[in-house]
Amino acid sequence: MGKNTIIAIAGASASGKSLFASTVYQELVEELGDERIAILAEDAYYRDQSHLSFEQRTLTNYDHPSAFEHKLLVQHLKDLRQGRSIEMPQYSYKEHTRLKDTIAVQPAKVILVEGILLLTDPNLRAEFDISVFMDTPLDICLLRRIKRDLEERDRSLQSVVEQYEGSVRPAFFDFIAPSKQYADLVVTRGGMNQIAIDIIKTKIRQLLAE
Ligand SMILES: Nc1ncnc2c1ncn2[C@@H]1O[C@H](COP(=O)(O)OP(=O)(O)O)[C@@H](O)[C@H]1O
Ligand SMILES: Nc1ccn([C@@H]2O[C@H](COP(=O)(O)O)[C@@H](O)[C@H]2O)c(=O)n1
Repeated sequence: MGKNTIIAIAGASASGKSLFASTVYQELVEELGDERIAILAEDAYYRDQSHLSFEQRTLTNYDHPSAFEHKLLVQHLKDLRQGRSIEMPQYSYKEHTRLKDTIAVQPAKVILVEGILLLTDPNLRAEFDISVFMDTPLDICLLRRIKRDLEERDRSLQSVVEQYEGSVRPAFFDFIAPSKQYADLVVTRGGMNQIAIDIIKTKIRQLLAE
């Protein structure tokens, strides 16, 4: 395989990273019908906590860099770059730990990876060829997070509010917002910004044609 490209998509929780990355991925796979694009999530690299009780797991700060096994993500990105397939962990937000099964990801010419703290870690940044920051206003992120966490992550309104005040909002100002300086592209409005999606797709088409 020739040179491959890793594209990072970072930004606040519920800023639209996952929707943006999956839309770029799906639309290109539909159009090109090939397997030269792969997609990874930083959240899959939350540390395994199966040795802890559920109660203990609810006390973890999931917005602090220590919650992630970034070393494994760096290794997996290097593996994919060098043409080796990886076993990506799978994560349960309901159980607050990894699932037993992993997902095999084959090496690809273009690799998309999305996550809140991707641009905060110099070892990860060294792996990225293109970095995107989703710059969605924090009040919009909060509204989207409340809806999503209640509908999809088995949370109560009270737990979302407490977690938001205790760790999500502080981590945005301590870690995520300062990492915007490392982005090549800043995307406003969230995961449905079709102009930004089209710009990244055009770049990827260009890379695949090389
Ligand atoms: N531009 C948008 N307009 C409306 N809803 C959006 C938009 N972008 C994202 N969403 C919704 O907001 C929620 C959070 O988006 P998601 O992509 O999961 O965020 P992230 O991966 O950054 O946490 C999802 O339910 C998603 O469908
Ligand atoms: N067990 C967990 C693990 C993570 N979170 C929250 O998820 C957010 C990151 O995922 P996004 O899709 O929102 O980017 C992060 O802000 C954590 O607070 C959680 O609540 N529980």
